[in-house]
Amino acid sequence: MRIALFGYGKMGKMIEEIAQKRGHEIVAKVDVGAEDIDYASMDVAIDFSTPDSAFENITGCFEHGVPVICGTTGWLDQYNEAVDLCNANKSAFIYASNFSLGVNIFFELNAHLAKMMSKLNKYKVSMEEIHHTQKLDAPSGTAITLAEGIINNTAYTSWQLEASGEKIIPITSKREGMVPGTHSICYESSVDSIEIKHTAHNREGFALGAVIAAEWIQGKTGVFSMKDVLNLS
Ligand SMILES: NC(=O)C1=CN([C@@H]2O[C@H](COP(=O)(O)OP(=O)(O)OC[C@H]3O[C@@H](n4cnc5c(N)ncnc54)[C@H](OP(=O)(O)O)[C@@H]3O)[C@@H](O)[C@H]2O)C=CC1
Ligand SMILES: O=C(O)C1=N[C@H](C(=O)O)C[C@H](O)C1
Repeated sequence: MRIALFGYGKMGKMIEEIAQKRGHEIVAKVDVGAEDIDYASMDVAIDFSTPDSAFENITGCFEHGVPVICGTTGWLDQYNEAVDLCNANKSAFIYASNFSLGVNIFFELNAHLAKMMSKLNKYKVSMEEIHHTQKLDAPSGTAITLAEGIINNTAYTSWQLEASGEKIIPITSKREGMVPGTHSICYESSVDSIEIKHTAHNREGFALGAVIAAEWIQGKTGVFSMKDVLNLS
């Protein structure tokens, strides 16, 4: 498979390593200020760039019929527009706030736990995410997906950074050293607490998931998710 990397930072470099080990070719590394992008050379584009550049990168690919795997977070106010452009151009698209298998299992666990908790009505939920100090967005995309999983299964209606309120999920974002990504969800009652936590030890899991998604999307048209790729539920 001929892969173009949009964003050649920490994730772009890790994806290159894993893709090459799986026998793929990196045909382009598109970083800031790139000109004359050769879309015809690509079977798929993998975008791990920045919140400000992802939308333009993605939609440029759609206009040239190149399928896109996007892991960039912090641009989702334009997600619906990207979906429309993908469909209009009969291209293919997967966005995931987190491509690791472990986190996608954690998403399922989170939704199941939320469902059980909503029946008890005795616990208050809160969330914490910890990432490296270079991260541009807060809360993390993964924390937002986790919050949506809780909102879809309970009486909670929204999330907010450092908030309090009856139906608001409070999220605490910490930025420390080189932390690749840690997410925990805590349910607290007057008598006990229950916590679930995912800790990434490095970036390999994110990168492998993105390459597997790129392999999976070949020959497909439409908008998909990691649930489709991993066949988890
Ligand atoms: N979904 C997932 O599983 C994961 C998602 N992420 C997300 O992926 C994104 C990238 O993360 P990471 O690799 O750690 O970040 P980095 O900052 O290490 O890399 C981002 C790269 O994008 C480049 N860039 C800037 N502007 C453009 C542009 N217009 N077009 C293409 N590239 C550009 C940057 O260049 P320069 O430095 O010169 O500005 C940099 O090289 C983040 O949004 C992060 O949250 C991260 C890990 C996992
Ligand atoms: O910026 C990162 O590093 C990460 N970003 C993603 C997010 O915002 O959830 C995924 C992972 O946690 C690492």
